[in-house]
Amino acid sequence: MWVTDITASYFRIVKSHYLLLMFLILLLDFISNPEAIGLNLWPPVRAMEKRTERTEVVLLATGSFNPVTVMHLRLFELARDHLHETGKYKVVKGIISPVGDAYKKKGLLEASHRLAMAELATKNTDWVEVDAWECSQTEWVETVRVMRHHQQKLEAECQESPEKVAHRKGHKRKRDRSCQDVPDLNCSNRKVVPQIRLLCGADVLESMSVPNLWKDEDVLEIISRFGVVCISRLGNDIRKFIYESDILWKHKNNIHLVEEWISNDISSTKIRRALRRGQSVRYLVPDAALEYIEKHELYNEQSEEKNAGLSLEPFKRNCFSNPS
Ligand SMILES: Nc1ncnc2c1ncn2[C@@H]1O[C@H](COP(=O)(O)OP(=O)(O)OP(=O)(O)O)[C@@H](O)[C@H]1O
Ligand SMILES: NC(=O)c1ccc[n+]([C@@H]2O[C@H](COP(=O)(O)O)[C@@H](O)[C@H]2O)c1
Ligand SMILES: [Zn+2]
Repeated sequence: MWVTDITASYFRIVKSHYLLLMFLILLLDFISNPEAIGLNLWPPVRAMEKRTERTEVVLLATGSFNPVTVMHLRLFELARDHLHETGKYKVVKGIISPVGDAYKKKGLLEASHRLAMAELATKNTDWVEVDAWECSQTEWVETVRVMRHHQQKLEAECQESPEKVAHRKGHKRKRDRSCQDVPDLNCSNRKVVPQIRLLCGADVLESMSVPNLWKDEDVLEIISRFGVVCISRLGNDIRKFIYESDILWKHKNNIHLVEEWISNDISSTKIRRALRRGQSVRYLVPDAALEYIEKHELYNEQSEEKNAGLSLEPFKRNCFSNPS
C-alpha cells in the first residue's frame, strides 16, 4: 500500500516540477557546451573571455653582441617571466638581431663572427633565435626599421598557407581538407599576428635622449606602436629617466620595466677587456661562444682599435639630415 503512495507522490512532484526540471537540464547543457545547443554566449561573458586571451609577443633584442654574454640570454628569460606574470601576454619567440658592421662602433668585430657566436650561444634554447637580416644589410639600419621588418615578416608568416610553411621549414605536411578554399589565415592556429616588442637594457632607453643619436619620430614609433620591455641595469635610473622625458612619460604604459633583483654587471666591454688581458671569462660567456673566441683568437689590442676615430653611424646620419 505504502509503495503505491510513494510512487503516486513521486509522479505528483515530477508533474508539478516538470518545467523547472527541463529548465535545469537546459541550463546544465548550456553551461557545458553553449554552441552545441545553438546558443551564443551572452555578450558580456564573451567580452570577459576575450579579456583573458593573452596577446602573443615576440621579443626583439638589437645590439652589438660583441661578444654575446650570458646576460644577453638572461634578458630574454627575465622579460618573458615578467610578461607572463602580468597574465596578459604570451611570449612566443625571442630574436637576437646583431647590428651590422656599418654601425662603426669602436672595437666592433665583423658581423660574421658576432652572428656565429650568438648562434652558438642560443643552441640550447628552444625559443630564442638569431636573425641575420639586420647585419646583412650594407648600410646601418635604424632600430625602428628593424622592428618594422620583423613585424611585417610575422604578418606575412601568419598569412602563409600550411603548405608554404611546411615547404619553408623543409618538410611535407598533410593538407587539412577542412582548410581548402578558405583564407589561409583561418587555417593557421593563430588568428592574431604576434606583436614585436623591443627588448633592451636601461642604458639603451636612456640613450634615446642623447642628441642626434635617435630621431624623435623613431622613439615615438618604437614606444607607442611597438612597446618596450626594459631590464634594469646598474648605473641607470630608468624610472627617473622616464619621469624626465615627456615622450617616454606620455607612453609609459607601453614600457614594461623589469627589475633584475639578481643584479649583474656583465657587459661586452668588460668581457673584451678581460680577454685582452688574458683573463678568464668562463661562465660569463656561453661555453660554445667562448670556444669560438678561443679558436679564432678574437678580441685583442688590435681588434679594439677597429673604427677608432670614426663617428657612430646614427650621429653621422642624424647630423647630416638635421644640421641644427
Ligand atoms: N648587464 C646588463 N643588464 C641589462 N641589460 C643589458 C646588460 N648587458 C647587455 N644588456 C642589453 O643587451 C642589449 C645588447 O647590448 P650590447 O650588445 O650593447 O651589450 P653590452 O654588454 O651593453 O655591450 P657593450 O659594453 O659593448 O655596449 C642592450 O639592450 C643592452 O642594454
Ligand atoms: N636611431 C636608432 O635607431 C639607434 C641609435 C643608436 C643605437 N641604436 C641601436 O641600439 C643598439 C645599441 O647597441 P650598442 O649598445 O652596442 O651600441 C644597436 O642595435 C643600434 O643599432 C639605434
Ligand atoms: Zn651596450
